[in-house]
Amino acid sequence: MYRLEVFRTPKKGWAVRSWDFIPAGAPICEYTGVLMRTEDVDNDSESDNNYIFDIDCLQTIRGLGGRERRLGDVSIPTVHNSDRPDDQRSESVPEFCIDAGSMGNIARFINHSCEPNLFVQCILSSHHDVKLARIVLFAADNIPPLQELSYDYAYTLDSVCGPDGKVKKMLCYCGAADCRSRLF
Ligand SMILES: C[S@@+](CC[C@H](N)C(=O)[O-])C[C@H]1O[C@@H](n2cnc3c(N)ncnc32)[C@H](O)[C@@H]1O
Repeated sequence: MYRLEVFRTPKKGWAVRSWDFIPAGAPICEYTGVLMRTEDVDNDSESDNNYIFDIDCLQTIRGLGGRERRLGDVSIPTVHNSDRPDDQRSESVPEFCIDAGSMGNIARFINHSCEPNLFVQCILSSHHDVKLARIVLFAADNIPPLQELSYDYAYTLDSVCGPDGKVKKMLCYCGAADCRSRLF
């Protein structure tokens, strides 16, 4: 495994980098935390939790985690919404999420980038329920030592609301040339 370090950034809080070279395709770490129903997190008006990972395998398969751009000419099978059962349509809110707010591992400190060097994969190891998949981050590139690790959080802009029901916005400081300016 790679020697990962948490370090402080000027504008994004904590971040993660590796002391070792990481080859493209290598598994980095699993995103661990408390498995929660998304509705329970959304209804918790007190929380301003920055460590929620929605388990959305369909989004991952479609490559919104940053992988599609990198695979470029490799074809990814398209799954049409109308072919899916209701509970698997992409517009539906993921039923479960991983809450790393109170408990988790180093993955909770990995920041978003619009030009990430990691991608997300849903892993089914002991069952076949995509709603409860495990989330693992892999290297999308050869990553030199001490380069910040990042993945695409893949928020839809204006999709996040505060306890008052108003749309919340968060500026993105990833520094990529094609930065989308906001996380959400
Ligand atoms: C999962 S945490 C990542 C670790 C976090 N930086 C920390 O200090 O604990 C997600 C939060 O980190 C910050 N963050 C992550 N990526 C960012 C980015 N590209 N630009 C600005 N803030 C970012 C935001 O506050 C976001 O809600």
